[in-house]
Amino acid sequence: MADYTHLTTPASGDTITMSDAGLNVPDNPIIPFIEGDGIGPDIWAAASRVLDAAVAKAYGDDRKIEWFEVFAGQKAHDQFGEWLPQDTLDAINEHLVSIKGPLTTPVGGGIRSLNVALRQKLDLFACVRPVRYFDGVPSPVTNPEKVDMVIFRENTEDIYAGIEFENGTEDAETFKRLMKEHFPTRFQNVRFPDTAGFGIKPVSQEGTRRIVKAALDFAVAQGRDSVTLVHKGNIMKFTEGAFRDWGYETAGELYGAEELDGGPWRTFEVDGRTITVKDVIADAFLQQILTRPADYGVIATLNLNGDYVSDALAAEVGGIGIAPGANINYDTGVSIFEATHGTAPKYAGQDKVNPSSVILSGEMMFRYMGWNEAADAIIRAMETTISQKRVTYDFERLMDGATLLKCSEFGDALIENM
Ligand SMILES: NC(=O)C1=CN([C@@H]2O[C@H](COP(=O)(O)OP(=O)(O)OC[C@H]3O[C@@H](n4cnc5c(N)ncnc54)[C@H](OP(=O)(O)O)[C@@H]3O)[C@@H](O)[C@H]2O)C=CC1
Ligand SMILES: O=C(O)CCC(=O)C(=O)O
Ligand SMILES: [Mg+2]
Repeated sequence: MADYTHLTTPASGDTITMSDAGLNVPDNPIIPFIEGDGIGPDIWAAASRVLDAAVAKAYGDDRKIEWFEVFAGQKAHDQFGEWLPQDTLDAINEHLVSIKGPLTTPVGGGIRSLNVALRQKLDLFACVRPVRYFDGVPSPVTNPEKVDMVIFRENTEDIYAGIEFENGTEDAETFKRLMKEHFPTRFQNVRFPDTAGFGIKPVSQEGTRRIVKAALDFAVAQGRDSVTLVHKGNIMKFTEGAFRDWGYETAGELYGAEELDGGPWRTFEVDGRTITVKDVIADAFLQQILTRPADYGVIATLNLNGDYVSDALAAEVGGIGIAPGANINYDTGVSIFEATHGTAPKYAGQDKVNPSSVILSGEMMFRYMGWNEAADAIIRAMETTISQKRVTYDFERLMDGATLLKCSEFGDALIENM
């Protein structure tokens, strides 16, 4: 058991463990949670009640979550003088399954993203974001029901690795000097070297393989018929282009995928089904998800593309108020479930925003734990409540005849409809 400086493990409850066969989940698992900044406390208050109610609905007294609060962001800083205490990392590592609210990242100076730091420090290489439509949700597109995708976003590499040199610093000067000396031709391509900042984008074969494997495994297990590699490899040939090439190779090596009509697309058979592995350049993808979303199912992409694509796809099915996600290392089992959206600071403390993203992240968490009955209870409640047009402001402002609910009231409505 981890030796915490500030935290005390709940007195009751058992630890989830990992074996070769997967997760071993006790009936009363200890699950660490981070409440989050901004709207975090509003949505967590509603979501935790809904998650507990779903477990009670599905299993009565036989199962119960022992919530274990761990700290990051403002709350951690206020209490312990640290933004991301080691205790928090240790607790998540030890208990394997966790859930969090959003954490603030200042733009420009100050701390780098705590969200990204959590993913990198725990090596949670897969950011998994399903995007599906709930009947009745207002959408800016004509056929939102055609959007049914699951994004597998690489979570540890790309420009999110944080290798940047700020213009005017000694580091930037050293970097420029080295570049000029060793790569003079490429240095000439820097348009305004005196005032440029620089960023480095590492993309590796191992990093690509593991995210593409996760996407392929998911497509196979969930009966999907395609995996699309989304990249900007025509411009960034040795990072995004390599991602594409290694992605195809991975499909060949792991599933025997063979080139279709001379490639680069490939196909393979599983249980009498054909799965197509294809690729699309990111800008074309962003228009095709509007014009023909049904062409896409499972998406494997790099970190920055995945960030943009997540919010764009979420908008098609009602916005980031209803966009769940997970950060997972499939080898260690360590996972943090979290909404796609951020802290929405202008709404903090107003009991106003939509808690669905974190509730549906909890639904994903239950499926990851094998608690499918509790997950199903959440989906049923969500479908019923939305069909009753009892919704938070984000949907109400676009829906005719809807009843406006507060964040907490929407949680109550879900519980009532379970
Ligand atoms: N994983 C994480 O913890 C993430 C953290 N962040 C951080 O969050 C902070 C704020 O980022 P920002 O760019 O404003 O993005 P946000 O996602 O926080 O908010 C942008 C807009 O999205 C809508 N929105 C967000 N959450 C909800 C919700 N639960 N229900 C309904 N609508 C919602 C609101 O739209 P409207 O104004 O139309 O009502 C809001 O103004 C930054 O510090 C950023 O770094 C950002 C993304 C992820
Ligand atoms: O960490 C952040 O502040 C932003 C992260 C983000 O936008 C995302 O993961 O989608
Ligand atoms: Mg984002």
